[in-house]
Amino acid sequence: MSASGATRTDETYDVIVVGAGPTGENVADRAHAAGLSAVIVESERVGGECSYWACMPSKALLRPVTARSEARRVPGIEDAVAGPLDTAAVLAHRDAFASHWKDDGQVRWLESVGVPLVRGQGRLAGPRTVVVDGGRTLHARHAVALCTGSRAVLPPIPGLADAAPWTSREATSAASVPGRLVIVGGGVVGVEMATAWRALGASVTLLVRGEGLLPRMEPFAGQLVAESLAEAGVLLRTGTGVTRVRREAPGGPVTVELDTGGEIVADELLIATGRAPRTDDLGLETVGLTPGDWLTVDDTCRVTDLPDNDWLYGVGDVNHRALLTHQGKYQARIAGAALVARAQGVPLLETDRWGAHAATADHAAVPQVVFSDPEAAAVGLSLAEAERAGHRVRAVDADLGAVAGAALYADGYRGHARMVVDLDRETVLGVTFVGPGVGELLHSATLAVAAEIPLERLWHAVPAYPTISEVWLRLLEAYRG
Ligand SMILES: Cc1cc2nc3c(=O)[nH]c(=O)nc-3n(C[C@H](O)[C@H](O)[C@H](O)COP(=O)(O)OP(=O)(O)OC[C@H]3O[C@@H](n4cnc5c(N)ncnc54)[C@H](O)[C@@H]3O)c2cc1C
Ligand SMILES: NC(=O)c1ccc[n+]([C@@H]2O[C@H](COP(=O)([O-])OP(=O)(O)OC[C@H]3O[C@@H](n4cnc5c(N)ncnc54)[C@H](O)[C@@H]3O)[C@@H](O)[C@H]2O)c1
Repeated sequence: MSASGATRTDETYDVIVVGAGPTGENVADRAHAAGLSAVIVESERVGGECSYWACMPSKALLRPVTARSEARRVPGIEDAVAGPLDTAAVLAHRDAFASHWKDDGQVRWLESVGVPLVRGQGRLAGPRTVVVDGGRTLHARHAVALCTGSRAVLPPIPGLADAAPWTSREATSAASVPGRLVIVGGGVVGVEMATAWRALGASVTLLVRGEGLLPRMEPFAGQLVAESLAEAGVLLRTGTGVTRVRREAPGGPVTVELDTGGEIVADELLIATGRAPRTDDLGLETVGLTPGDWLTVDDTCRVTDLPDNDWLYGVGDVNHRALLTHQGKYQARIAGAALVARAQGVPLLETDRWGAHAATADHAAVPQVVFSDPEAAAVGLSLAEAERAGHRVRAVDADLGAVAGAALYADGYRGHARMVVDLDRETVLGVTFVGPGVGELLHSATLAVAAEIPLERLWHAVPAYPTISEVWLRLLEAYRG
């Protein structure tokens, strides 16, 4: 027994994974599938943020919203969907997609792939060693993969921490619709949650300190989404920050003071201003790293700030390369292959651009869909990003509403597309679509960008008529003139 009374056991595995979100699950699976022994440590629920407070519940809230909105613009069925959403049914659907916040299903999956689970907070205790809740000690022969993800940031606004604000966790799991909701932040979480809760009946005010929404995308994406949110009744206030917050009594109204003067009173306040790494209580100091920092990694996801590091990896949100589930899982496949190859003594890894052991897509081809109404979907570089990176580029644009497939999809379809072309290589560096249903169009663009398909070959990739994909033809025609 240890001094604290916990039973001490020492166990050795080839690979220790800390954090059983989508990323950690995939690293462990890759290592185990390659014949290494792997163990995974999880302090909350197997499945991570994505399954319980992020992708799954948010998309389950949003799907009825976009489905109704689109159906309302299809002649012949608009009357059938004229009524309000069935709030109880939407929330129940959300609860089911969050597995009722129970991780039994994901635990069964771990069991089925043969990876043991250790529940508790994992902390490094020197090189290749992880201690779980101060008791069980795990040693790694080859690698420790930190896959601990991120949490919502609360900005240092006076009174905020005491005012019980919502973060993305409460916004995706709330059991009832707030009467009045103020949202701070015009990024992805702010936009998606404004879309969902407004459609469910909340009175929503969206406060954005910059000039527009979705600032990481092409400007037209945020503009179209902003117009649509305004039409849905969301009060959007740009150029507006928050100076102070107060909630006099628990459960009572919250008052939000604005830097433009005046204040807003609401029932709930959602802070959607970005993420911080979950590295503050991870024992990073025991190996010479700084608690609370994002982990800096190379393209194999091996931590770079550690001298002579041949064992520590940072995969998924925690490395801040691309805070998306699919990118975390992609990194897990790449890092998994790299750590297996190193464990097997493979002398040279394929770390060149697009090599089997290099997460190249993190730099060149990250796809993202914002599930707003309309959807915004982008991959690769925006025009501004491509120019900043020094590429010689040309952007071509197309009106999605003018495509026959889009006109059939919904009456009065509004949407836009942009393709950013590398003029030196005549390949596509980035594509952005905004419009109903464009999320399912995005992978065509991801293929074009990641495969660096020459435009002269894309000309032979014929989109079926009459689909929204014909926008590719319009973009190529606009480029060729
Ligand atoms: C509201 C919202 C909606 C989103 N929607 C989408 C979307 O539609 N599509 C998309 O691609 N991405 C989406 N994201 C982003 C996505 O949720 C993250 O990119 C993804 O969850 C990252 O996966 P991860 O495994 O790296 O980390 P996480 O999912 O955060 O998992 C990390 C796990 O590690 C555990 N952990 C942390 N510290 C320790 C420790 N010391 N010991 C043991 N365990 C520990 C945590 O409990 C957690 O289970 C969304 C995010 C938010 C906030
Ligand atoms: N559909 C999806 O793919 C999806 C959905 C939700 C979240 N996510 C991921 O989750 C991550 C977090 O999303 P997010 O919306 O919290 O972050 P974000 O970085 O997308 O947006 C945060 C916004 O808040 C603003 N902001 C920052 N500090 C502020 C302050 N003090 N006051 C006012 N505004 C402030 C920023 O300028 C930015 O526009 C994103 O990186 C995103 O990739 C993805």
